[in-house]
Amino acid sequence: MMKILIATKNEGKVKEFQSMFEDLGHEILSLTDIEGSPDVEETGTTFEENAILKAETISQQMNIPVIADDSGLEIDALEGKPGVYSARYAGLQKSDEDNMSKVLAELQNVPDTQRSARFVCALAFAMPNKKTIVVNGECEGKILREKRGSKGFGYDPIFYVPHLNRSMAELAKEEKNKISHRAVALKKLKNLINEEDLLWEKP
Ligand SMILES: O=c1[nH]c(=O)c2ncn([C@@H]3O[C@H](COP(=O)(O)OP(=O)(O)OP(=O)(O)O)[C@@H](O)[C@H]3O)c2[nH]1
Ligand SMILES: [Mg+2]
Repeated sequence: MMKILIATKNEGKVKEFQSMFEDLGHEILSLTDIEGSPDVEETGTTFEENAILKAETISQQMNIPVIADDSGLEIDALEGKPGVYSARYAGLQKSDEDNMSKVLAELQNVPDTQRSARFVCALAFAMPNKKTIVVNGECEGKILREKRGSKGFGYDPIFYVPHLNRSMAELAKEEKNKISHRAVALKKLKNLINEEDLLWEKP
């Protein structure tokens, strides 16, 4: 069987990539499947920089093609925060609950008309000895006043999708995977590359 490696340790992302690549019938692996895989430090100041850093580090180390995802939530009333710091907004211990509580507290006095936000995703596809390809995707919404729904991951329970009249965590995975920032970016990447370029086989 052929494999596709996603350079992430985030189980929520892995599940979504598995679902979005289902049609191709290949096995999706992540860094949690690879013993001793490093934590790549996210020292970039943009989603693109961090996605490239993660993809190129792992691709060079393993000498195989790799996709990395750097993503997060941009809230207009907070001047774009938590942004690239979305995963560690409430501190390095990284709990989705703590991150959501922090955002809800900061937006407590912000009226409904000023709660606009978007999820942003940068995907980098790094191949040995080739130029890295980077694409972006966004998904517009609003920050709710309390959590709604239990699907998805991260900030999904407090992210309202106006045209579907539900929170991201209330959407079935097939629905989220049609409209999400990650889905938009992956569609662009799939249009830019040959499926074969993604695949590798264990020697
Ligand atoms: O509600 C959400 N729905 C999403 O669809 C989504 N996508 C990203 N995020 C948030 O942004 C951080 C990414 O940070 P991030 O790209 O550094 O990933 P990560 O550190 O979790 O894993 P890795 O891929 O770096 O290993 C994540 O932890 C989440 O808090 C999301 N929240
Ligand atoms: Mg990370």
